Amino acid sequence: MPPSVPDNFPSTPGKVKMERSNYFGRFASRWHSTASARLLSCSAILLALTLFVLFRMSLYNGADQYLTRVTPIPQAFKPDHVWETQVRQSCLPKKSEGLIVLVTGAAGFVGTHVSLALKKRGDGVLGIDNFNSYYEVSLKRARQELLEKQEIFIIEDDINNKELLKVLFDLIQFTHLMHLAAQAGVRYAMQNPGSYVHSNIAGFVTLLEACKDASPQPAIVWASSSSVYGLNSKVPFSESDRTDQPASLYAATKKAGEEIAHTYNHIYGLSITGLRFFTVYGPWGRPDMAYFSFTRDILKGKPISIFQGANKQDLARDFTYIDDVVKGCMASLDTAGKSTGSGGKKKGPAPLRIFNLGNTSPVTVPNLVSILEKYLKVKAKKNTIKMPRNGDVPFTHANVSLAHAQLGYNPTTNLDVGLKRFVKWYLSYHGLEPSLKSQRS
Ligand SMILES: O=C(O)[C@H]1O[C@H](OP(=O)(O)OP(=O)(O)OC[C@H]2O[C@@H](n3ccc(=O)[nH]c3=O)[C@H](O)[C@@H]2O)[C@H](O)[C@@H](O)[C@H]1O
Repeated sequence: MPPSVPDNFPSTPGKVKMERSNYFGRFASRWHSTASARLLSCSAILLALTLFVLFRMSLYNGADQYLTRVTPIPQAFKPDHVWETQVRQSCLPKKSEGLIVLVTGAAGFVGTHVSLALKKRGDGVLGIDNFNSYYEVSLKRARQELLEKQEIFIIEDDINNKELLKVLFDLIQFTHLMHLAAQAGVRYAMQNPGSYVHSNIAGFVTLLEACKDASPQPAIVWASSSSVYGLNSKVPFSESDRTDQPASLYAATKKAGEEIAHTYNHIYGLSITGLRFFTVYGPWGRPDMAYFSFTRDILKGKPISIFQGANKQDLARDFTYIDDVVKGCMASLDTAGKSTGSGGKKKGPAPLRIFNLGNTSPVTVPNLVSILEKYLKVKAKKNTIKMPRNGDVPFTHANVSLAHAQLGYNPTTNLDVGLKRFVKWYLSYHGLEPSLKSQRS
């Protein structure tokens, strides 16, 4: 049988394999001359095919495990009348000139607080959240209840669901997108890298695609992270400092988000503001964060691990109270400036901004623990251990002069005051101090 590909067809440009091919042909024809050799060849082909199929299956299962462990796969989307009514009502501003904001990650920590603040001042707010199981879903449900009481509807879906976003952006002319949905956590990135790519990169691009196609395009404010400063040792961290040395995959995906934002601003005229949050804490916070998990373990009498850096140096964070961050988010929305494009076409340059939202006064982790002990009235069982090599950085410290000048940002809550409010909420939320049950913070 003539070969389907000429013998001298190069496998890569500039390489001709004629000699090897002829040699192989002669060798093969000798093998095929006996019946036993034919049987052997068939078995070898079968074995190779089986191994190939098994290999592909293992690859598929591997990727699937990363995507489904915390992140439900988006389903096809079919709106109905009830859904449309809920969406429209939630988006209706209660004041003239009110914003219409789509908040992603609305059942998350910062998302809940920002949604409530927007609604309180009369803006229209619609949430979207996939309620993944990275931490207790019951806490996300409790936050959702808070929002529902204020007539804020949360669509339960994934930001990667293009069909849903298309329907939504056709239905509502959002003035702003407040994008807070993310796979958070610095250390978890080593266990589940795929979920960071899925939420922080693929999810962000899916949203930006929906925004750039919208007419008119909304302005976008989104959560970057102090972690982009990585191994930067110049303090305090300014927006113009280098951010090309991420210490974790989480940080790398946030940094990628900043570059992706630049692209969409440049090509499509989207107004985009990135906010570098510095270890945000407070009532309704995230149970995976140290202040929260320390509180839980101290109350249970369980030991806590306090990490130390090189030369037994205490680690420090510029812990930032939630109410200060919310003010920074609101000011960013109010000053965002318009996107200039529509339907995927840029009409002119649009704002591209990045701001630090920190507290400007770092506190060491042992000091954080002392404050918790004071308000919990319980002594912690402390194990001081060397910082694991899992993406942590030794300290963070924000310079917020840019946010102060352009947003009027001025953090006013120190860690002592903020943790006092957190502990009060924590005890109330867990029914440990019944008299406080009705209070929110
Ligand atoms: O600003 C951000 O961009 C990030 O802030 C937050 O990350 P981090 O600053 O690392 O906060 P967090 O985990 O509370 O650890 C606090 C300190 O406790 C130390 N730490 C932690 C755990 C432990 O068991 N022991 C310990 O000493 C630990 O070494 C650290 O020194 C968000 O989680 C992240 O999503 C992102 O938003």
